[in-house]
Amino acid sequence: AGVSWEQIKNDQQSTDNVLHVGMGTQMQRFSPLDKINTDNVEHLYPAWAFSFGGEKQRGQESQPLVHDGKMFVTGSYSRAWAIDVKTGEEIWQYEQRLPDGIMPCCDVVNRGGALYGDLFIFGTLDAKLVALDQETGDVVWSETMADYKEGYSYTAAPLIVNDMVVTGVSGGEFGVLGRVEARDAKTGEMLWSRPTVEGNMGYVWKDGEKTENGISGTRGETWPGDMYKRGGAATWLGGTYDPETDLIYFGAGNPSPWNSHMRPGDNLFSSSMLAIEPETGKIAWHYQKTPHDAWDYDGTNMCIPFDSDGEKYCASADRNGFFYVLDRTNGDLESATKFVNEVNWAEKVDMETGRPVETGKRPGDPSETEGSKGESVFVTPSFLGAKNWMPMSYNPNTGLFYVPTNEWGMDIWNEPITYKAGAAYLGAGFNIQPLNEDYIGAVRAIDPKTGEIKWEAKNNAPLWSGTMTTAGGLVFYGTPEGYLKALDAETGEELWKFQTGSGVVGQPITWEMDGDQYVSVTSGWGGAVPLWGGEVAKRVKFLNQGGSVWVFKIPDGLKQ
Ligand SMILES: O=C(O)c1cc(C(=O)O)c2c(n1)C(=O)C(=O)c1cc(C(=O)O)[nH]c1-2
Repeated sequence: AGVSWEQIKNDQQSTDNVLHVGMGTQMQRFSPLDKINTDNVEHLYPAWAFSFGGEKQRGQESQPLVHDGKMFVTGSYSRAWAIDVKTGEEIWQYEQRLPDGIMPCCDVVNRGGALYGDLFIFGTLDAKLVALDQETGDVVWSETMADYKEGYSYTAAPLIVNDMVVTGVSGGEFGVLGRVEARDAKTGEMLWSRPTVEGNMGYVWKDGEKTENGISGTRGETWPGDMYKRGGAATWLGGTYDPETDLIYFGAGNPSPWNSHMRPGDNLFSSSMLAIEPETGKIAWHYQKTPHDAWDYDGTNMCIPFDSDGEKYCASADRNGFFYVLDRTNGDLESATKFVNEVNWAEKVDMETGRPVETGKRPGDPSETEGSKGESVFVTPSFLGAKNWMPMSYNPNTGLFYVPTNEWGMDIWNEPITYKAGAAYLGAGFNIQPLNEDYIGAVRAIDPKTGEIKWEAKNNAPLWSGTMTTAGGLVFYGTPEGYLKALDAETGEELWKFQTGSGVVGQPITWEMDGDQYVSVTSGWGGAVPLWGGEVAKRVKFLNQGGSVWVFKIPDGLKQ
């Protein structure tokens, strides 16, 4: 049976499947299931585990999907599997034949696919979008999103909106042109393309005919010269869709190059949240979190829709250390509060202007110094962020967001750089430093009405897994040390943990089958930390690589 848009729209409410990344296009990662709860979660045991094989054991960041007796999960190196969800038996495997020369910045990861109709659609490290037959794994269509030789790749799970498949691009470290694009999910045919760097032309396609669809913002406003043409603002994390406002919310990443002295101006729409109209691909509003970003604070963290006191908001926990609450109908800033202890680049966000009040922690201009290295500064958070890609969750029962956070800083300096297609375009060097002996990570429960942190659960290694929360009063998340854990959503008390054998940097899900509630997560340490983590990477060098997906339930004999 094909997956319809109506079913996908209802994903958060429906408990017998997981049809969309984020457990619904709003991506609250909340399940109304309460069969597993604070009273019985201690009895959770593996139902089965599936290995991705002994080779290619790298970061497994995928969120599995469950539909019609099958689990669909992607793995590192652009691989995908369909697994019998009852038995754990493989149904099919797909592996993208990756060319030499792919350039993902931050490990060979993939964060999951999308179900639509009879298709399972996922993006690849060579910047293709591949649609597989759910039954057989055969390729139904395959479209090139962009040229991998110029540094483009894709790692995010696609977003389904009204029978369209909506994607971004990765490649912000290579001077790419960030954009959000919509295709016909059935055929892969292009519908519109919206650049996320101010000054670039958008396009729409009708009957295969490509026509101009207006410039994003105003050309020449916030970028010098023609730097807007390779301004980055990669949309590498994907976005959310809210049926209530009928808007797509997409973060746009760091401006290229990192060296901010080369690009005077605010550099819209880098490090910003954008609301995009799904029918037209036009930008409805934008809010820039880090104007003229000098620290790779990026801005791709999703805006998660939630309602409070009858108002429609969305919340974004940014790499820059601020937890933003925006009016999701118009982008007005409601609040911005620090959610990690150390944020030294800005004192606060000015509520009148919506802009950060900076403290003078911009790395020096290398063109003003002898040699080629500008003055280095110590900045918190580090560019890997107070929160990186790993998704937070929102529990409407507690009214709290559960945010995977990290405390760290960096030395950062600028260097001269010239653009060369397909080469790194940073103009910066860095070294990430831990700030505390005993922990880097912490799950924090944040009240979006006040910004207050209700509780925290610290973790030695940096957290790199998403959280999921349930009506059973639980918060699930993984640790690089290998555990999947369950906390009490009210208090943060640890109620359960299971060692999966490799770091958990995935996105937990839950569903119901034959009267039982199940929980699943992938296991396999990797992602940006071991590659770019500097002193922190050294601290966690002992962690195992891996590649598996785990499914848990409470065995019959232990049910209460
Ligand atoms: O600018 C980009 O295009 C881009 C892409 C990606 C990616 O696709 O994974 C990451 C980042 N930036 C990035 O800045 C970052 O910290 C990061 C961490 C990870 C990861 O999977 O662990 N990916 C990425």
